[in-house]
Amino acid sequence: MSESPLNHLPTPGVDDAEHSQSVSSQRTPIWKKILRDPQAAIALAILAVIFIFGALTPLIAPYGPNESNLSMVNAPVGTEGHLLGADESGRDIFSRLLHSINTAAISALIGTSVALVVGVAAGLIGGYFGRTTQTVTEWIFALLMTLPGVLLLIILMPITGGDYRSTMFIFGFLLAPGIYRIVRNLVVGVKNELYVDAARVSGLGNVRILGRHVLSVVRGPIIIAAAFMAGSAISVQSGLAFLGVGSTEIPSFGAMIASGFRNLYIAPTQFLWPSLLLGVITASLVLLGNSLRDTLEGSKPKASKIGSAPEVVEKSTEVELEDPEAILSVLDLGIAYPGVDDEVSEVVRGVSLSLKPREILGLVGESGSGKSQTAFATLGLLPPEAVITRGSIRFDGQELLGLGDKGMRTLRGSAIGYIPQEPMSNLDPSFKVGAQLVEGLRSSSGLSRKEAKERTLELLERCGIADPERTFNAYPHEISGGMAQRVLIAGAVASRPKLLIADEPTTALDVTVQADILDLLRDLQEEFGMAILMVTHNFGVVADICDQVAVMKKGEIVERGKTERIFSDPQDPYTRMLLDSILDEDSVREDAPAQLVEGGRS
Ligand SMILES: Nc1ncnc2c1ncn2[C@@H]1O[C@H](COP(=O)(O)OP(=O)(O)OP(=O)(O)O)[C@@H](O)[C@H]1O
Repeated sequence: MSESPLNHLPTPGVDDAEHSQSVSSQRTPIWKKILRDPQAAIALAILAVIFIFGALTPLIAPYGPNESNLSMVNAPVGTEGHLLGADESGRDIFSRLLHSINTAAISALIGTSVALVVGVAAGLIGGYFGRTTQTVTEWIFALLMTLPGVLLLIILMPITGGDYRSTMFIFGFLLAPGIYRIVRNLVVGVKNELYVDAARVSGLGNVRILGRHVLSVVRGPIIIAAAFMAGSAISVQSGLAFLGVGSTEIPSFGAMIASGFRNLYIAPTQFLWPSLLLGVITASLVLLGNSLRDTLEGSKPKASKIGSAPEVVEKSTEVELEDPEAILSVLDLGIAYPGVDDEVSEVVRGVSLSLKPREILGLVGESGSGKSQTAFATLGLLPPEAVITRGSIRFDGQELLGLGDKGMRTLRGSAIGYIPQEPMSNLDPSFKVGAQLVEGLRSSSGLSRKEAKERTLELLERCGIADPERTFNAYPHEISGGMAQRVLIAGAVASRPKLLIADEPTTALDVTVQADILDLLRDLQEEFGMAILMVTHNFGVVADICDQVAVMKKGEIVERGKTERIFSDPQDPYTRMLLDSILDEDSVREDAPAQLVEGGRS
């Protein structure tokens, strides 16, 4: 039966709109996500308390940072008027600590801001614009990276005049290459995405595209890096002050630690307070950075692919019994992905299927209904972030969930064959077609090279390739899409699998070729006695080739049955809606579409 492109199912816009609405309404603001992490919340609370004390310095510090009282030299903790004592010059330690907090805050602010402004701007420009711009920015930042960080800051002291703010300004440039690299790599990754192309085509200028589409991608990594850079700026400023580099007038943790160090045996607490505060601030920033990384980049739940024992989160109450005759039994399968809140949401919910030997089951449903996920779970090819939440997949009496990667590899390509949707992208352009088939056949069958070549040529001929020798010696770009699909079918059936999983095998092909490919699959199925799980969104394919149909909607099977029954007497409203949407070629509408009528009237 030939197939009409009109048979393709619609993807109801209403559902999409509802879906995107529900997704956006679920989206939690970043700050809420961060605060939900106890580590981030504690680190932020500690930093907030410390820096609020710093901001209140003019109100709560009893003395100026350099105000000294020689009668109070090395005064111990608790001395009247000097809560934490006084240092070797008789300066109040509590007041100096408060002023030092502000020095640290300003250092972090200047160093981080300069690094962010320079690094982000250069990263966006270097990543987004052409090769020349990229080469120039790359060269400049490579040069910056070769500069000897802290040493350079010391050498430049005569220029900065010992002012820590100027030093931190320069330090910001030294931190910038780290940010530049992050941003540039992210920009290179997104600039060729289709949505960026679409924005370009829709007339958006480069600045708008960079601001709207690209900057949003780099926001998370920048926030994370900022936390670490703030810690580093504070440490470097303190380190320089400890070494005595810079103005001695500026109160800072480093200068206080140096002074406390000198009096370590006389008054050990002088060393303790600034060290403790500096340690708490930098540790909090590091912990905050780590939490931000988890929150913004997603500490995804561990993948539970076939191969690792899946964690059964929930067990359906309606678990069906396995059909003893079935070659494939999927029972109560659940597959989930981490969502925007890192809470997993199921995209396949309690799917049960069963497929007897020599039977063709069409798994049908609109885009996003979970057909491919169900098929990939059976092949053990779910992406790493997928979580199998429940269920079982039994093939030929063997449980596949928990089988392990090695176990699945021995089944894939031998007992279970797979035909992908995009034939061209499944052939490696660097190798000849024949070499790719021979390699697959030899690894699954252990045939010698010569035997594998003979068998491959036979299979190519069997799969309708007119000149097998020529195709065998061709590179993928030298053959058509239809031929490429025949090549992949030859590869998939080479080991005479018991089960063939075909994921939309005709969707990418020309309409004239689609029917031939389906005929070929039907012939091969009969000849080799395979069962076929046919993933499709096309009822034309179902009618053409399938014995049984399972209809999927939003991750669930809503109806199952023999193909004739599903077509003649669909029970579920969704199945009826899908079938109604197939345009009956005998009753092609003759009236003008509504828009045209309205357009004509206006
Ligand atoms: N890596 C992933 N991360 C998050 N969600 C995913 C991922 N892969 C698939 N999904 C979601 O799983 C759902 C089912 O996808 P699946 O590919 O199985 O749909 P489908 O019915 O095969 O549709 P199509 O015919 O368009 O491929 C979709 O909502 C999809 O967004």
